[in-house]
Amino acid sequence: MSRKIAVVLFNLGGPDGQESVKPFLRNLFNDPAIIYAPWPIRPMLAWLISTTRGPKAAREYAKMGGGSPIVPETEKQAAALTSALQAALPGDEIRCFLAMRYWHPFTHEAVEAVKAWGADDVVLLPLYPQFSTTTTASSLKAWSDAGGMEARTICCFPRETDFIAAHSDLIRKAWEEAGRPADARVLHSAHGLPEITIERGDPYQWQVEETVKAVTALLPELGDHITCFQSKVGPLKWIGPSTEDMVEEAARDGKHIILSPIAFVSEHIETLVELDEEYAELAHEKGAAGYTRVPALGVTEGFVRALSGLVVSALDGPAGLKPPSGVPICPAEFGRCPCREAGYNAEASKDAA
Ligand SMILES: C=CC1=C(C)c2cc3[nH]c(cc4nc(cc5[nH]c(cc1n2)c(C)c5CCC(=O)O)C(CCC(=O)O)=C4C)c(C)c3C=C
Ligand SMILES: [Fe+2]
Ligand SMILES: [Fe+2]
Repeated sequence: MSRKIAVVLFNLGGPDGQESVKPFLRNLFNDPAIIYAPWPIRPMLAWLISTTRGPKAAREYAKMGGGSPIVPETEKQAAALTSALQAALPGDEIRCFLAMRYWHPFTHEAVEAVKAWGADDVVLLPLYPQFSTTTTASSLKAWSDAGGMEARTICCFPRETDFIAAHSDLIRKAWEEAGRPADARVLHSAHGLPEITIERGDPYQWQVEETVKAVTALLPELGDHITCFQSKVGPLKWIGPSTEDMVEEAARDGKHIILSPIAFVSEHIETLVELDEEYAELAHEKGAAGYTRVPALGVTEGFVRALSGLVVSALDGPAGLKPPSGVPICPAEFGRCPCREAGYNAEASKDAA
């Protein structure tokens, strides 16, 4: 019998115009997964940070036409995934819904849309390959808080085969198109996090390193790889090394920089402004032999295959898991989570920090 299957794509979201930059930032900094301060301090901080950061952020969004491309880019991924799933599950009716965390279409809007459609089965698919309390867990909690129905939930996929191959193919292609420079250094740049988030047991950094290990294993022709972290915000100490420092170091070492975004699956402000403008300029200024930016995964065939495979295997797995709220690490009930397979231990990560 034909099923109506809803696939919910979670992402961070972004302002859709200049006037929404400040309220978007305010929503972001008012998330207890991002700022660990109690009420009413957190909303006050959120107001303060969004007010002070707003003008600079607005100027950066202005460079991209006023707002963020994250929704249109995610819509393209939703369309490609729908086609792939229709081919994989003929006879079933598939619809993808966008659920953004800090701006429209908000997660609560997605809950209403999925309910109105009358789905028989729901798969929650965070577009974050590496689990973090600040991203995946925050989105799943928003789903629960909005009265989201029980669903099959994909926790994380830092080592998924097609995802890893898609990344390494893009890096190889970028290197080839740059003329196969012999002095290349690949900087795998992920969004950073405050150190305190990792100390509290967040597996994100560990999972980013797992992704990089798997990607580099497929690139024997490129021997020089570094994992680094970008987009630091605020006064806290963030995990490192920073992408900025690694760009400078690679330039000093006379390298041709191949910069690959490793935790962003589509183009948006952090890739189009930070990587394409700020770090490209820095590399040039510091005399790097070259600077080549690897595109984000977007709708590359391998990545869409990875997403479709994840959804199909979630549909084969146990139904009706209630998304957890406020989980410190990948939740145990998601039995296939690599954290569990590898025996990742939040306590051990605290010791190592
Ligand atoms: C892996 C993905 C991401 C993690 C982890 C993450 C953590 C995190 N982010 C901030 C603060 C900001 N992030 C901003 C933009 C932004 N962040 C991600 C992804 C992750 N964030 C994406 C995809 C985007 C782009 C959205 C877009 O509009 O295109 C911003 C806004 C831009 C800016 O002002 O710099 C902020 C602020 C924190 C504090 C944090 C972890 C604690
Ligand atoms: Fe961010
Ligand atoms: Fe997980």
